[in-house]
Amino acid sequence: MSAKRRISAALAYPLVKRLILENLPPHIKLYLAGLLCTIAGAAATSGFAWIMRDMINSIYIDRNAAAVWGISAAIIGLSAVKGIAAYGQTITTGNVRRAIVSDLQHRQFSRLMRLDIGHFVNQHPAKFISKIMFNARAGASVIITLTSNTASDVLTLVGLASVMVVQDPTMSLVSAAALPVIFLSVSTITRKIKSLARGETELAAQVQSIGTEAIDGIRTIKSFQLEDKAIASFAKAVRKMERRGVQINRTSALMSPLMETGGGFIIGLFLIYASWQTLGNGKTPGEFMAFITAFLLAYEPAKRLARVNVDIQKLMVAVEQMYDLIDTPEQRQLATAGERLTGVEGGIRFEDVAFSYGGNSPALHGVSFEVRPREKLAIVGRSGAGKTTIVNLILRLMEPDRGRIFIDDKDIAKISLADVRDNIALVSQDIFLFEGSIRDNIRDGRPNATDQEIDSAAELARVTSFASNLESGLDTLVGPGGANLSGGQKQRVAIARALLKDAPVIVYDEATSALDGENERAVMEAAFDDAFQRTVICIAHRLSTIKAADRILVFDAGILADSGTHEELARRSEIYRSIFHLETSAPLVESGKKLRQSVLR
Ligand SMILES: Nc1ncnc2c1ncn2[C@@H]1O[C@H](COP(=O)(O)OP(=O)(O)OP(=O)(O)O)[C@@H](O)[C@H]1O
Repeated sequence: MSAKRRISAALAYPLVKRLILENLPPHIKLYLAGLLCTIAGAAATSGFAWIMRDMINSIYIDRNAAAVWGISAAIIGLSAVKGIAAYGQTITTGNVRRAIVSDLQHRQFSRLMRLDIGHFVNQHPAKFISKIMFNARAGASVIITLTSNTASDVLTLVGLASVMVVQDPTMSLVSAAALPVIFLSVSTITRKIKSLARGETELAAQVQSIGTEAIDGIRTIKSFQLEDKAIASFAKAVRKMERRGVQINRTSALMSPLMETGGGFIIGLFLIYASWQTLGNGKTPGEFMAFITAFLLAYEPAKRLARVNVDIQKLMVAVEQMYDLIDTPEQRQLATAGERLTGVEGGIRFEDVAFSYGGNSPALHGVSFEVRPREKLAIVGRSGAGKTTIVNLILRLMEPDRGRIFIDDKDIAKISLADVRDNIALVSQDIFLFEGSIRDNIRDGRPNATDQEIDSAAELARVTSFASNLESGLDTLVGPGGANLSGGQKQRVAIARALLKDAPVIVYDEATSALDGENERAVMEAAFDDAFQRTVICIAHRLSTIKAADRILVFDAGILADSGTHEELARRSEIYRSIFHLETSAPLVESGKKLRQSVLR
């Protein structure tokens, strides 16, 4: 999170105000019910202190046994009110808190989903989720602490202070004089805690991401016997967080000696004063007891109020991070803003496109090429050559640093994001399936597709060939993230989803890497068939797929090194030959289309 967005204590107030005003009103009825309980509870607590005077005076001075019945009844009544009020407050506050937490989690996740893909680069997914969960809870705690717990403490304190003032104004003034000293010391502690708390959420997110990473990679870890390394790096992160927690705890614990000594000092002072007043100035023991009861009852809420700022400051660090996310603008252009794209033929053109992920070397250096409508194009290159970056740019997942990209003759930077993505179907390297049935996942390609259309996409992508052996066919559940399917089966479902989308351009980014030869041939045959009236851009490593393309682009270290048919490239491109380990003298006779038929059949 950027340093300039870190807010000072002075700026925390508008953020607190925003937090409360944005999140409390939707739950105002429940909140007000809770507030009523709070008022009742505070009144009952003050009533206790008040009743002390009559109780002591009736028993010890007036020796009036009959009055005790009334006082006992009042105590039972006040206790019942206090208990019922506490019950009501716990229920209402708990419900408001939970509702706010889920609102804030929802808001953060919605914004995250709409952010430019650049925000996800070099970040572990678990970090985002951990922060979203933690920050939402922190936001709700700030709201509840300030509007409910603190309100309850303030009301109780006001009630008890009134009892104290009525009983003994002079001593009330003496007690009040100690307050500034306590608050001053508390604010020093608060500042220290805030600076410590800054790193705490970051450390918690780190623990989460190291843990998730290890679980994700459990097969690799086991096969390389790296369990000890994984455990050590998790333990290191956990220890770091523990140390930070200990520091925070030690600092905030300083509050207790401060408050206890301050409180003890006032009680001691009061005892001296009270004995002098009772013995010399005719004050009744009842008045003395009422004051001391009010003081002792006020002590806990006062202690909580003194440290409320400490707690709030700790939580505000997370709230700042939450608003950093919520306030991050959505992808540079709103999904629906921009020119509309209609009747797309499916031509793609790159003009001098450069892009860098921010590292030392750009991923693409001024690349230009054109794909004709309905052309079947393959892109090849060594690992890291920039092939996936091309796909990301076509889909406008990222914006080029320089140059322009056109669909037909329209600059995609000016077209609405929704229209760009409506016209391109992607089968990505990393297959993503939602938990649900195979059919549901295919339907995501085009939600209004008929069952018949889904069946034919499944047939073309060779999903039917494995699904028909499953008990529930296409209605078989794929499990979380598609965990019930094999890598190749997942790829086939993803291909069916892309085919169903029926977009004029379809992009396969290593989409058949997990398929066996027979299934790959069948899937690519369908894609490269001239009858398949789509522009096809295919990043592949298998020569059989590549040979069948109309044209092949060869990328090397972010540069378009060559382009042509398989025969042309095999004859003249050193890079192409080296990628596929081709001999210069290899017989290169067939044309692309003939090859397509012979290779694929
Ligand atoms: N998220 C990222 N953050 C930083 N650099 C990246 C990121 N993704 C890719 N790169 C860099 O950009 C360059 C091009 O990457 P790209 O993924 O486009 O290559 P590729 O040709 O698709 O590779 P592969 O065949 O291995 O998938 C590489 O040097 C890579 O290190």
